Amino acid sequence: MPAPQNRFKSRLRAGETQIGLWVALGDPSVAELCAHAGFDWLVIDGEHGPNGLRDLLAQLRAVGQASHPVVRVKDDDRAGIKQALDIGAQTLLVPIVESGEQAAEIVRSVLYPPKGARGVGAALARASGYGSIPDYLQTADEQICLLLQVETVRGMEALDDILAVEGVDGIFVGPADLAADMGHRGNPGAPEVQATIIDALTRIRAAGRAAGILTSDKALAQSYIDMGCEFVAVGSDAGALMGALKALRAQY
Ligand SMILES: O=C(O)C(=O)C[C@H](O)[C@@H](O)CO
Repeated sequence: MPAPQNRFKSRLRAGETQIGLWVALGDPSVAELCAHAGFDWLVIDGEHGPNGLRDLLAQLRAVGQASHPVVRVKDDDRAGIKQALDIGAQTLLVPIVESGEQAAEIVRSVLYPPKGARGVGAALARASGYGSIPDYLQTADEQICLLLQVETVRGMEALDDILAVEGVDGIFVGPADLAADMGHRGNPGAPEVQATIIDALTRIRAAGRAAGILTSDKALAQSYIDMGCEFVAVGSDAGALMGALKALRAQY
């Protein structure tokens, strides 16, 4: 029996647009609720969210098969990536990637030898059904979906080098961090930032990689979808909850 099929990855490869939600609150019940709301994918945010490894694990369990969990790891640390994979994350989002060399090392972190450097502990891990998936080690690599986040001026300058790295499935452009790094903190809609984002998304798709982004601006989200971006997050758990609660309160 092989590793579970990563349908999110096959849909990215087929060029389908998948609509996602950022899950930042770090709570399994919230993640479960978001999964049942019908989003194709959810980011379980280990970079900014209050999530340790066990929190990520609880949320992976809570999401189950109801949506596709994308685990955003804290950084590109090889040990952290290994643990995220071993608890069963098949799609990883790695923040702040700024060079081709860094991208190549991250690819090595998600693949078993001889192609990579992922440590072999999976026989005891959730990823292999605690050893009940006999062909896990032979088949895991091809079901891993690796998404890298480019979100700085330096990262943008290295975009072509990053895109040239084999094993990178998609690039997520981080609008908030990019805007800050370009001198437009809190204003990802600034024309200069948007021009850089559109140029990057276009180049990512032209290179045959999936392009992704996050925005809660409906018109902007639709424009990214219309240009064919493959994974578009359209809001967050915190934003949706706060918006709904404020609207409710305002009725009285
Ligand atoms: O730069 C970005 O935008 C991101 O990296 C996503 C944010 O971290 C997300 O938490 C929403 O602000």
